[in-house]
Amino acid sequence: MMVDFLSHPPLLLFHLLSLSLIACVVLWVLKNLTGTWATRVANYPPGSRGIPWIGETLAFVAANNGSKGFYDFVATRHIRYGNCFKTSIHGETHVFVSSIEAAGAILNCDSIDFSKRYIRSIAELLGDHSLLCASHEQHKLIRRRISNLFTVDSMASSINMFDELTIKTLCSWKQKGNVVVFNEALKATFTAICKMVISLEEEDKLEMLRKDVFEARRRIDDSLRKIIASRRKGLERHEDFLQCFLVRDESLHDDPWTDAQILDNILTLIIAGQITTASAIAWMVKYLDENQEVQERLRALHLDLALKLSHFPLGLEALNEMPYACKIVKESLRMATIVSWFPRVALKDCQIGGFQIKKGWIVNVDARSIHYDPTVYDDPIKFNPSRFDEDPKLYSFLAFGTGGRTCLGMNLAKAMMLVFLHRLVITFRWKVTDPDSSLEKWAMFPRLRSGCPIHVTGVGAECKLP
Ligand code: HEM
Repeated sequence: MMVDFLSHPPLLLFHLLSLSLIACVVLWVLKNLTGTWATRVANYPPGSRGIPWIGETLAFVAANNGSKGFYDFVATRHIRYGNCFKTSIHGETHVFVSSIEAAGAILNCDSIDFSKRYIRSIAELLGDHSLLCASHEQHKLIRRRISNLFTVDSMASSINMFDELTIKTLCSWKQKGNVVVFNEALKATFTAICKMVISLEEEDKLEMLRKDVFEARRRIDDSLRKIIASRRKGLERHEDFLQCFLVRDESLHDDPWTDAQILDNILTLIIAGQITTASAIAWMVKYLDENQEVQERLRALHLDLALKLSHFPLGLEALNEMPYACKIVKESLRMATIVSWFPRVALKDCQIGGFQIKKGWIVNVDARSIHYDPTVYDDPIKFNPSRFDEDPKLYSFLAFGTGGRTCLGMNLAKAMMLVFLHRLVITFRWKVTDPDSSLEKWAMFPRLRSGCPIHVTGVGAECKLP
């Protein structure tokens, strides 16, 4: 018997819905089958595309919410699929690669096959003129302009200034006894970078800026614009980055920067430098607590060095006397891998590590996997600064990236870590009071949720305030 659907609208609707559902399922199965077939034929990287439209976004979000941090999402897939795999997050195809050859190839050919990928929220925070978000040509100009400012002289005065700041910080620890390293280091790195870039010294203004950095771009714009205006009128003059941004850089033959360009790049330097360095310091303190023999060896070396160093505050030449501390800094950066992966967009179809990559895919160089690869680093989970007695293999140490996007603050960050380490070991012994290694949820960089709380006891050397 034929059913007259037209005379039964609910029945018609039911059948139409059922048919659409079946069609969706068939299409999905076909798409996956052809996808798998295409993957085999074209040799795309292995990996799951997850469920239709959503991909593996939910698993990525869950990892961000978990105690092991967002990297856990990558780590589990790295174990499952190997050195190159693909996934789909927020509607985009992401490929993760973790061989040193692929890292070198991708990071050294910025603009030819790959270009830097930035996250929209970062662009909103830093602004379109930021070095991190500018187009390739613009990036080259901005980068040269900023890198010209990291001179030997500016580094030397920044080290002096950071030493004074560190001593002040550590002196305050004497009264407190218990401190959270990340919070203390964040204040110190933020203050140092603000002094270097805009000569901001007043505690209340620094505190206000620090609170606004991630939350109130409008308020930050207002305060920075006031500072820029006062400099343009000649009401103030300082030896800092801002003063250099205000004049034309003769060596580059480019136009003087607008207020917007100056503002976005000042903010970029402040944001790129403070949390990264503060997290690295907190991890280093934790690793040294877990490795007492390394800590004691370092302390012995540095108590001797402190007797020899007649000049105060510490300068560039003093840092050259700290080879073992340098290795501790490197080993801490390897193990912490503050920037876990570096995203790039494929500008055309290409091959990476024998796999086919399609134009538009986001290829992430997985620095953390490289840092923990047992074929690259012997016993990688062991904190062993002496592994850096020899230079690491090319592209195997990626704490600051490599190629045209290498960290501009690399030497400054290493210097701040060294100064902090020197003053810390000659002033205190410490005990981490909360050994929990859980990571902060949704943090931009992997950092300890506890912030690394410690209890300090003096080792006898006196804190000298300038
Ligand atoms: C331990 C601390 C730090 C770590 C681990 C670190 C790591 C990195 C890494 C891995 C990159 C390259 C990302 C990529 O290729 O996609 C980078 C870029 C950058 N870093 Fe750092 N950084 C640190 C401290 C600093 C400091 C102190 C400053 C400045 C005050 C700074 C300024 C920058 C800038 C401006 C860039 C962008 C360079 C460009 O795109 O041309 N960083 N950083």
